[in-house]
Amino acid sequence: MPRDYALEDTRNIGIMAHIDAGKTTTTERILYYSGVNHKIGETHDGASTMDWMEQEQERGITITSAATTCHWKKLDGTGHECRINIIDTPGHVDFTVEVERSLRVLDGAVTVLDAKAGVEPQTETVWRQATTYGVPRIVFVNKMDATGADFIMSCNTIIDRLGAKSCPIQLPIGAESDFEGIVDIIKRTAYHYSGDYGRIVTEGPVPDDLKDQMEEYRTKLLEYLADYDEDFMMQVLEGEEPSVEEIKRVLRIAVCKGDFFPVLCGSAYKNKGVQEVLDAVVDYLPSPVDVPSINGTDLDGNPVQRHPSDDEPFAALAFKIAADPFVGKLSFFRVYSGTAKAGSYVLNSSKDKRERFGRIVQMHANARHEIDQVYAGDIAAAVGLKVTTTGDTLCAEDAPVILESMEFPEPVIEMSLEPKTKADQDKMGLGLQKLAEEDPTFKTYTNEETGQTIIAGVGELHLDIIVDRLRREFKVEANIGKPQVAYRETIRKAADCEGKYIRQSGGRGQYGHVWIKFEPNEGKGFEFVDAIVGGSVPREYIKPTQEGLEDALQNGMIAGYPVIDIKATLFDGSYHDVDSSEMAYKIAASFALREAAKKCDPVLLEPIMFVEITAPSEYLGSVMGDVSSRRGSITDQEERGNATIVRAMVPLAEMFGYVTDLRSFTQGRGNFSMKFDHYEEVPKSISKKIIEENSSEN
Ligand SMILES: Nc1nc2c(ncn2[C@@H]2O[C@H](COP(=O)(O)OP(=O)(O)OP(=O)(O)O)[C@@H](O)[C@H]2O)c(=O)[nH]1
Repeated sequence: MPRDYALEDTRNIGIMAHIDAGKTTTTERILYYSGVNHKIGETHDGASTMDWMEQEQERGITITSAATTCHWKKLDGTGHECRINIIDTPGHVDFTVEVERSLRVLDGAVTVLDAKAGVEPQTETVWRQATTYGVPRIVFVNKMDATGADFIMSCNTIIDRLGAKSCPIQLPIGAESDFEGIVDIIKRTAYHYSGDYGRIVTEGPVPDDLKDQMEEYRTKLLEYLADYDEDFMMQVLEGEEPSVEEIKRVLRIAVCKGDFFPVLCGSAYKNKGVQEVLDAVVDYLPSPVDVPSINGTDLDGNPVQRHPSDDEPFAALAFKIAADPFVGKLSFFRVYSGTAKAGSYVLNSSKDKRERFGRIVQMHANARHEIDQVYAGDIAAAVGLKVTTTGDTLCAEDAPVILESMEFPEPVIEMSLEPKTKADQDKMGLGLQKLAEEDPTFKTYTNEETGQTIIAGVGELHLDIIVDRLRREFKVEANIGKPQVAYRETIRKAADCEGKYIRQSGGRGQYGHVWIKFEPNEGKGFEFVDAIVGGSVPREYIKPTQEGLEDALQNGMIAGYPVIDIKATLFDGSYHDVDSSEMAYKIAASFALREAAKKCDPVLLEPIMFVEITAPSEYLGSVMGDVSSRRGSITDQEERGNATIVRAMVPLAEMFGYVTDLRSFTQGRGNFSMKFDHYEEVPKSISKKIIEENSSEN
């Protein structure tokens, strides 16, 4: 079956913004104008289409990246349509992993700015992530109708705060309540909007008072573009007027290189300018064939590349697992090469398991369209995958490849959860398991000593939302503990430790006996080495010894936190013909670890966060003083207009409630983002206190 849309006519884009800049409203207008939606849902009356999860509507923030498909005509005279897949990305710092995982599968993005504020701190974080992933962008300055809207100020913040090469390609006609239309700098024309939700766009003459400004920015634009094409440069230098098509051609080159960022303006809410954003997506953002081919490895680890073509073997990346209230589990994936049919088998090469594409669906906000086949460049969701989790590669069984996977931040904050009733307990286990499947940064386990269920995530809001979803989607009522730092433990010294579990008092006894050498294994996690010679520990008890040790490591050596970065070499032991059992060796291994707690100088590790604080320069002194009082160390600082950015490493334990404190000493003008960087030893005086508290609790 031939494909409906040429690969060149496909766009996989994200819409990225600071919270509240208007990403949801813009996305909904896009869906409306492109004919998918027939009724516009406002985010503030809770009827939004993209934010279909209940608590998202209540909170007014978008936390999942649903992929939505729509279509838009091309303006190149061919009469062709483009298929646009939109990945909704969240704006909150706690969910940067969601942003990152969508960036991984996008070819281009629209950055939405609030015309009142221009580039905001969170825009910077997301912008830098997009730069890291090499995602080309166009910028939409939204809210031109709002009081305080200033287009040129906003454009300047792109240059000043992001250091990006950028130039407006539109100008607003009027601003704030007088905002009435848009000037197209390239075409030297003006757009006005009428009909339902501004559906009808009419072109007209550029108002006289904007002509000079239009020419000024047009000249600037041409100067910028001259760098990207020699012929074009000659034309500009010789004072020749390039045609509109020429300008658009070179602008496309500049944008696709990820080097130049044209700026558009409008008001999603007042229905102005969104159609032109769609035109620009089609005109300037790359199709899957305009971006570099994806790298991966074959099963022997040799580098392999997959090119965007239907003729290559199938290769796709699962980037999001979502629980769908109607069809069950949906696994969103991006196809990099080849095709696959619904009902066919593929290989999950990351897990070395076969999977069946039961049904394949494309999402139009919360509606699903079943499709028979996916092609290179497509974004779709599969129903019925069993083992696939976020970041896994799905590929043709006869051409295995593992695509570059994504990195996920450590879950560094923990909270205990206690189900209110027995019925809640059963539902809770199931709910937590489902949520963990969806979200690679969410972990859950049972604290063996207290029997409590612990949930761990990347931030306070992250866990908040998990608890909320448990309540709403899985109807689980639970008491929650205070958020706590997810400490870890490790050892500083090597030692040989003996573990002996022998019970022989009539009848069949227990006999397990091991000698294990424990050593620090910095940055390398847990490693188990079997160095038994001569059968002093029989073969069948080696695995149980390892398992016993792994279990014991989860429960810590000094304060009940998981032990990391430790190497254990099983080198000796003994056995008894009748009394030895798997269980006895498991226990013996845990006893050996107990001895290590005495001999190997165990220490407590704490997560250190990379924190980036932006505040007006007059508060620099207070910001730095405050960072030091939180045991933080400043790594660097940078002036950005009249604001200063301070970067620092700060223990997570000192960052609880930081939002409130920062706001209060900067009169609400400071902002920050943070992410896990590494573990470091907790200073002795503090670790003593934590160990005492934990042992008094148990
Ligand atoms: N005046 C004005 N308000 C707008 C415009 N676009 C969006 N808003 C309002 O700004 C608020 C935030 O808009 P959203 O579309 O929810 O913003 P968002 O970026 O999706 O926000 P999050 O989902 O929280 O990240 C809502 O109250 C919108 O009605 C606009 O063009 N003009």
